[in-house]
Amino acid sequence: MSEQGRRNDRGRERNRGAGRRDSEAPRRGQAPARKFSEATPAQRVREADPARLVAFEVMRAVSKDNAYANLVLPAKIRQYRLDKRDAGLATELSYGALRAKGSYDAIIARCVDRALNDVEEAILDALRLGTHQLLAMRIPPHAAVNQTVGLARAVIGAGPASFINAVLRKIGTKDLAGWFSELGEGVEDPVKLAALEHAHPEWIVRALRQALVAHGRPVQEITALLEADNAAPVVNLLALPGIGSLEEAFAADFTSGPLAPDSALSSGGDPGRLSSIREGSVRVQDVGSQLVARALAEVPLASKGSKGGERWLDLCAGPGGKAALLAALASRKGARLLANEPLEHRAELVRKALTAVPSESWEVVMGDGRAFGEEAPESFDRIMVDAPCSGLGALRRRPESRWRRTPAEVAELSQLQRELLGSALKAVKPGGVVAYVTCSPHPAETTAVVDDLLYKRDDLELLDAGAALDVVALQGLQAGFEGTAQLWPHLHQTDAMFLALIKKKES
Ligand SMILES: C[S@@+](CC[C@H](N)C(=O)[O-])C[C@H]1O[C@@H](n2cnc3c(N)ncnc32)[C@H](O)[C@@H]1O
Repeated sequence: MSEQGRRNDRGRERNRGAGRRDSEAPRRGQAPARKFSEATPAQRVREADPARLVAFEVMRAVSKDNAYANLVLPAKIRQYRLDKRDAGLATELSYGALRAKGSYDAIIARCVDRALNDVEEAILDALRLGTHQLLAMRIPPHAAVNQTVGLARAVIGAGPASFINAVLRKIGTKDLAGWFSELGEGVEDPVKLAALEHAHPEWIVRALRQALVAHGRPVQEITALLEADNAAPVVNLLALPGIGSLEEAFAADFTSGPLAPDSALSSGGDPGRLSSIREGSVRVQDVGSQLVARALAEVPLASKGSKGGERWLDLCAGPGGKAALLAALASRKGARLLANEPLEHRAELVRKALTAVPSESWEVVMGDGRAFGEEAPESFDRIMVDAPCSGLGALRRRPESRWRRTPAEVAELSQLQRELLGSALKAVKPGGVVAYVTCSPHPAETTAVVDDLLYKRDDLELLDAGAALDVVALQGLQAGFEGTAQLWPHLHQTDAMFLALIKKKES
């Protein structure tokens, strides 16, 4: 056995006990027997660095309560009154460790003497936090280890803290590249290697590769795409056309958005401090979302608008991002938007999103979009189907989501997507247009849904979605391929929005 191997074994001996579940401890996924937060919040703050404490609590909420980091983090930052610097550190720590969970777990697994399933989840979360500091941040190794151990002592206990100390010291013996080369030894499959090095589940890497090819992109772009998923997204703003102004945003640190009209962007800063955001006349919205909504609003129609102007429908409207833009555009064109959302709390969000738009231009209803076609056949000139989807195009914004999603969900969603699109195509007037949109580039949710439908029907025509996007964008996007369009984080710095524009032929 090599000296390194002997050293590791001695380390394993030392590690035995502290992090191990005893027979009464729950399995992973069950409520932990140890109440790791027995100390009062004030005690915990005294003993642990506040930014790391916030990051740890965010990670615990994600692992234990299935929470969303982007919702928990701002609340925790407020609760612990973190200043700007600590808030930034807490964000980097929690988002970074959550995003890279799969890769960090593979590294941690090499440094503990048992299956990761047998390590208490709170201990694992602390190890992931420490690993991120050691391998991906410019924090001196002794500080990364000491701060994590201090945190663990304050919130989990002395025994686990010494276990964490020993494991982190082993992890710190190599840098990230060193770990990847050890873990990747003998692995030939490029998908497995990309999954490890860019911290994505393998099935998602496969799906993204297929998606690139399905949209005429070279498969080699996968590296840039995976890297873009791991980068912090810029904040995009939209001034509702004819309603909002970006003056205030420009006076802060926002700059004019290069791709979409009435848009602004910033890589830092808190948009919540702008009064125009609080009033709702300016909204935080990904530029890809803005562009697909505008493309539907501007595409020429052959349908005859009703007497009171065109009727527009947003079939899946919650929480109301696209509905707000569509309603503002409808208001300028003398059209009217019906926004549908089946879930009460999300329908309420849609109403809130629409408050800045004159109320005669919109109405919110609650219903199952699948029933719309039967209930209101041939009634609408333009319909947005922004279907529930896996969200694989918005991984930048939700650090934990890639590890939660499953291929089975995609199959389930694609059935719902087909039904919603089918219903919309019944509800659209002859000559009218349906926009089918997902914030996922997964072929099972995008091209397969559209192709299957077009194959079966001869009363439908696929319009050129790439050209429609170029009409509304401020510069050529080159997003179209064989009729549909796909935006990409690595090319357009937007979420990976898919757009198909389907016209119902006039009989
Ligand atoms: C991708 S989100 C829409 C995002 C929205 N268009 C926006 O820009 O803010 C999909 C929405 O569809 C809703 N939904 C789920 N099942 C539905 C159904 N059967 N009919 C209509 N909407 C549904 C979800 O509740 C969710 O709010």
